[in-house]
Amino acid sequence: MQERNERLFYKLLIDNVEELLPIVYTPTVGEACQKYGSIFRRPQGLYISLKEKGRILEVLKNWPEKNIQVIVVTDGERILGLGDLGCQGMGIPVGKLSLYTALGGVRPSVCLPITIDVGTNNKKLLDDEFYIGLRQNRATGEEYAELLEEFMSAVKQNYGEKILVQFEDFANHNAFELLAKYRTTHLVFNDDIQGTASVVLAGLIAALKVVGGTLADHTFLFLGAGEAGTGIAELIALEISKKTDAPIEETRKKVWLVDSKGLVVSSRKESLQHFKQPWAHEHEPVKELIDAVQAIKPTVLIGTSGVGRTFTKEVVEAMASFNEKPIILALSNPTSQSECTAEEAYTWSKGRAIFCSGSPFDPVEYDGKILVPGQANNAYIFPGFGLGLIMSGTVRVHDDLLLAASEALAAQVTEEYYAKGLIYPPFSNIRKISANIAANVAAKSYELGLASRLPRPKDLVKHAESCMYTPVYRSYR
Ligand SMILES: NC(=O)C1=CN([C@@H]2O[C@H](COP(=O)(O)OP(=O)(O)OC[C@H]3O[C@@H](n4cnc5c(N)ncnc54)[C@H](OP(=O)(O)O)[C@@H]3O)[C@@H](O)[C@H]2O)C=CC1
Ligand SMILES: CC(=O)C(=O)O
Ligand SMILES: [Mg+2]
Repeated sequence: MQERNERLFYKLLIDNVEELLPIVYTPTVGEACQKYGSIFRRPQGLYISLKEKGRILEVLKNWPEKNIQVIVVTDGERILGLGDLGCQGMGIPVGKLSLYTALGGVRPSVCLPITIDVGTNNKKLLDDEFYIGLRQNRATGEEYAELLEEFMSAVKQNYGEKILVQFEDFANHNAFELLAKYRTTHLVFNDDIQGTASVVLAGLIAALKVVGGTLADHTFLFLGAGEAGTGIAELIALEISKKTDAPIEETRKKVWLVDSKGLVVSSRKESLQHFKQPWAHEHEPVKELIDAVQAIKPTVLIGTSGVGRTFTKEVVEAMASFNEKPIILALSNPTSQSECTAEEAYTWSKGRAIFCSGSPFDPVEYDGKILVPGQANNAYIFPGFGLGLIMSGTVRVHDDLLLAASEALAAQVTEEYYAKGLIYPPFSNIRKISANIAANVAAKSYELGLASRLPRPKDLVKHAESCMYTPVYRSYR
């Protein structure tokens, strides 16, 4: 339907967002990417291959729409928690941009999904006769960096300074570097590092109303110390630092991370990737998650490992043994990679957990009560965040804009939802939520002098709403 009748597709999606989100987005989009080659009919999005090095500007000019405002780009190396899917990762930029339109009201014609094809290290795909991408191992090092550099300059040359580029599902060995390299010269943000951080911080701010205390009173433990884990950790530390005036080096000590080798501790510092080093606190080595939970006694447990069923009964029971209301976020996608299910979290915590997951779970009946899990997914943030940047003509993404987005999302959680133990508002209200996020982001951008669209509209929520695309048929009479 998206290909045949775009307006009808968006009308249907907007009117039935809770029902259709799991199809357009996680978990179904993950399965679609895995099978992309064999279900491929007509191309969607723009592929830029290593073979087109030196001609990327020309390739961009092939796209029929000239007025592009937002690009979601991947190289397919870390698609959700499903690993390297090469060119078949195209489902992700396509799906994310469908949400830009349906959830954030960004006009579909100004959205451009791009997959950069530098090969794949997925042997199964390389051997698959229906694989649609380059049949070679991934380009790395200088060859990769040069291609990305050419891409980033071509994008700016073709679409101008204010084109928003959202990096999506790059592997962490490229993601952090790309963000650091281009955040000062381009309007870029990494959804997995920054969008995820913003959505989780919003949930935690809202959760304080249920569990009490301030963020600084809590202790956070992550399973997974990659893009999502360290991205969220850093934004939590930044928010605590801003609220308490304590230096960020101090507030980071409230946050602990476990990776595939165990707790990130100072004795491992020399061998740690740079993004883990700020989290290498003084502690004896701990190998297993359950031992880390027992040693750190977190109030909040966050799964960003990409590995399913890692929050075991023992882990959840331990969380419930020293927390009246343990906060448990199993963020890994798709559903198969979720660190635990909603049913497990509720049953093992005797119905006391505040539980959210990256991919949706149905409500669970426990002890005669219906418990409704939340969906902690960056889809709450990036559509409204992007709209805020675009409508204000923002030229660079500043961390304060992410905090502004978190505050706006948290403010949308009302008493009615707290009473049900929810820390996110329902997706059925997402266009209103996105307008509020866009307005708060734009307000902060004007305040910081990053917004170029002047004069500043007085009522930014109204302005955001007026900028939003609504799918209606034209009247020809
Ligand atoms: N809900 C949401 O909105 C979002 C969810 N995600 C999900 O988060 C997951 C991770 O993404 P991302 O952070 O980008 O991935 P990364 O590859 O950057 O990080 C994964 C981390 O998990 C660790 N890890 C892997 N296996 C284990 C294990 N068995 N035990 C402990 N730690 C382990 C890795 O350890 P090591 O470093 O030692 O290899 C690494 O630190 C994905 O499933 C993704 O779908 C991501 C973004 C948004
Ligand atoms: C949601 C998302 O961005 C991810 O799982 O990668
Ligand atoms: Mg992602």
